[in-house]
Amino acid sequence: MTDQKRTEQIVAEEGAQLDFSRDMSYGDYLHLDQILSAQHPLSPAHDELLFIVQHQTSELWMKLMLHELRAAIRSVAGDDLHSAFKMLSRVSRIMEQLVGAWSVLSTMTPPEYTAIRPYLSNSSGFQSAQYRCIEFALGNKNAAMLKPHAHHPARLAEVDAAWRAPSVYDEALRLMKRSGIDMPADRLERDWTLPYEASDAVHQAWLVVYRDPKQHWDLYQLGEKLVDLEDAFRLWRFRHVTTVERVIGFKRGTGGTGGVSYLRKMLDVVLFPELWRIRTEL
Ligand code: HEM
Ligand SMILES: N[C@@H](CC(=O)c1ccccc1NC=O)C(=O)O
Repeated sequence: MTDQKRTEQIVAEEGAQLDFSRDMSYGDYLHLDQILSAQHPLSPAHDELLFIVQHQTSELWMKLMLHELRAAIRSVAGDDLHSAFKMLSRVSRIMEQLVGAWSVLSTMTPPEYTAIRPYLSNSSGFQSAQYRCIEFALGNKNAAMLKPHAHHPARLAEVDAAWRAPSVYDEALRLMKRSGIDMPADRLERDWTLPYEASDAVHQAWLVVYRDPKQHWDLYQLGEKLVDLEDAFRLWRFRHVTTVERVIGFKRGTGGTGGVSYLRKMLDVVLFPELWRIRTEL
């Protein structure tokens, strides 16, 4: 029997459904017609499909990340830490997935990217609304980042809402207070649109948790989930700037920034400063 006949026989014996004229199939459920017809290269370059798929898949993962992160923030606010832990773990795994994805893109060399770049015009990842919502949900607030969305009311509304809402770290500090740990009033209510600033009082609060983990097990776990997440995010930023240097060197970015110089500055962003600073004293 040929290999082909053998596999035909297996499919027949297994009873797999083969007629989908009346039933929902795989592609129907996943709306693959829409997803797989949304790649529209503008250049004749072979590598543009890689560039598009890399970004589209990243945006899909970011969509899931935001879904999980928003639910995690609600869970922390509602004292449901067990749900929050599951979701924050998933967010970190997604971030790790995005870190791993850089290795696919780094197969693209400078001449290959140069063939695509003029077609990108002034578009840039800097204008990713979902990425900005993620940064805001993690506390890296910056009003200027709303501007690229001003021309698109629905997108602006989404980024604006993320900008105005307390971050996961803000909610963690409020939870600490509810759990009986001293927390200054200016951390419990403040203008959430402002970037987070480290404070000695918060440093002391986390020290209380980390010096006696058994007494504060949930908060200790929460702290470590947040460190996991920032750790993974730092790796993503690092792989981004390294890939960018590898592909365009020190050219200015299409988004108007200095390029690598801008991305290197972003490496210095610390999302949850006290969680890192306490380590020296433990
Ligand atoms: C060859 C590949 C890439 C190059 C050369 C590149 C280059 C750059 C540059 C130069 C910037 C700074 C803003 C600007 O002036 O344009 C930037 C920002 C950004 N890029 Fe990329 N990038 C690449 C791939 C990606 C991928 C795969 C993603 C995933 C979605 C991504 C997401 C972003 C985001 C979110 C920003 C804003 C970062 C921030 O504001 O902190 N980039 N990129
Ligand atoms: N900023 C990049 C262009 C770029 O990478 C890009 C362009 C359009 C859509 C997504 C992009 N990715 C990340 O910035 C550049 O300066 O070459």
